[in-house]
This record gives sequence, C-alpha cells and structure tokens, in this order.
Amino acid sequence: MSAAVELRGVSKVYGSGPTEVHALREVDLTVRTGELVAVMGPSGSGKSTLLTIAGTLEEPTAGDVVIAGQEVARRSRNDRARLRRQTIGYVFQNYNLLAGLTAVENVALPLELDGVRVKAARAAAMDVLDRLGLAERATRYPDELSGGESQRVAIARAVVGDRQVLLADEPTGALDSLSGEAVMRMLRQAGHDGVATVMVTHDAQMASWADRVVFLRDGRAVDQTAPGPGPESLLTPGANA
Ligand SMILES: Nc1ncnc2c1ncn2[C@@H]1O[C@H](COP(=O)(O)OP(=O)(O)OP(=O)(O)O)[C@@H](O)[C@H]1O
Repeated sequence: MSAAVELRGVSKVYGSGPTEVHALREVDLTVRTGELVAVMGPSGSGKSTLLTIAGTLEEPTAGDVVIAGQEVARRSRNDRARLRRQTIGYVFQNYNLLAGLTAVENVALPLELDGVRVKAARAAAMDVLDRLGLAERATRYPDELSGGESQRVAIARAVVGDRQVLLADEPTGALDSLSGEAVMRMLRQAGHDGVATVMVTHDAQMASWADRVVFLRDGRAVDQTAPGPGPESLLTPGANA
C-alpha cells in the first residue's frame, strides 16, 4: 500500500524567545492508503497541531509533509489550496453542517464550490451517501438528523469527490457510544474505499478501531502500537486487542 500522508521529521514551534512553545518535535508518521490511525495524548501534547499540519492548514517549522506523493512545501500556494480541496477532507466534533441545506446538499457543497455542476455534484453526493448507508436520509435537514447521523453526513461530505485523506478531530466526542460506533464503522468503510484517516481521540474504546495508535507526549510521538492483523478483522472493535 502506498503512503497517503507522510510527516518526516516535523517540528512546530509557536512564538519565540520566552514564549516559545515546541508543539511538535521531530515527528515521523506514515499513514498508508486505507489505513486508520488514531492519535492520542494529554491536553497540549500537539494532537491538533499534528492534524492541522497534516492537513496543510499550517506549515511546519522544520521537516516535510507529503500528501498523496506530493511534497507540500514545494507546491505553489494555489497548488496547495487545490491539493487541500481535492485530496483532504476534515471532520470536526460538532459536525459543522449547514442548517439551511439538506444532507445531500451539504455533501455536494464542496464539489459545487470546486466548480462541479450542481447535477453532477448532487449525483456524486448521493452516491457517497448511498455507499455509506445514508441514502434514506439524503433529503433531511440537519435538525431532522440525530447526532450520529449528522456526523456520518459530515464524513460523507469529507470523502466526496474521492478525497484520499480524512482528518478527524474527536469525531465521536459528542456522541453516545452506539452512535460513536456507527461513526467508527463508517470510518472503517471509508478505509475500505481507499481513504487514509488520521483521527484524534481521547477515547480508548474508539482508538481500538484503529489499525495503529500514535501517542503524543510533549510534541513527541512516543509510542506506536504494532499494526493489527488487517482491516478486515477490524470491522468489529477490539478484534486486534
Ligand atoms: N496558534 C498557536 N499559538 C501559540 N501556541 C499554540 C498555538 N496552537 C497551539 N499552541 C500550543 O502548542 C501546544 C500543542 O497544542 P495542541 O492544540 O496541538 O495540543 P492538543 O494535544 O491538541 O491539546 P488538546 O487535547 O487540549 O486539544 C500547546 O502548548 C498549545 O498551547
């Protein structure tokens, strides 16, 4: 499997002098196509920083970021923006769905913003919703969806257009455990469809769905659990425990 996301010796320093904060220190991380990696660690250990740098939203102070084989720092600002739009999807704890749009309209929006015609964008959005078992929710508005359904629509929106990288910040944080499991099942399904996912979580139960868990402490990746036996056996949580 090829690497979808690579961080090579990535460091991030905020501020300078006495206010300097080393948010990341020489972090190496490779996430392969279809792989689900959980990132855990105490508050302030650098988890969100890792996600924003992997998502090309911020630049590292040192080191390289390679997304889908493209070295980000070597790309022009425009190329980077295109890479971000077309390759990377984001999922947040609070879903961030637009209240005035139906589920399918929310999912189609990134494609429409990227210049895809409305009809084609809606068709692609329906296809993703269908693949993820949400077809019957397509015409509902966010306030007609449960928290779990909203988060699954947010995941559909993040992978529409065959984006290869999914970055999720506490995607199950606001959900009860059943809804959280449905979301994790969907992230695994996205992996089967070839999406590489990096997920920040505080929840060990949710992390048990991952192929690997990376622990951050004071900006260093201090431990990585061994890869599990393979994604097939991970469709049920704890299968690799
Ligand atoms: N824009 C910024 N300016 C200055 N310092 C920052 C900035 N962003 C993060 N930091 C600092 O970098 C360190 C890592 O922060 P980060 O948000 O990545 O941690 P985290 O592990 O995601 O924490 P939490 O679990 O609380 O969200 C912290 O000390 C934080 O205060």
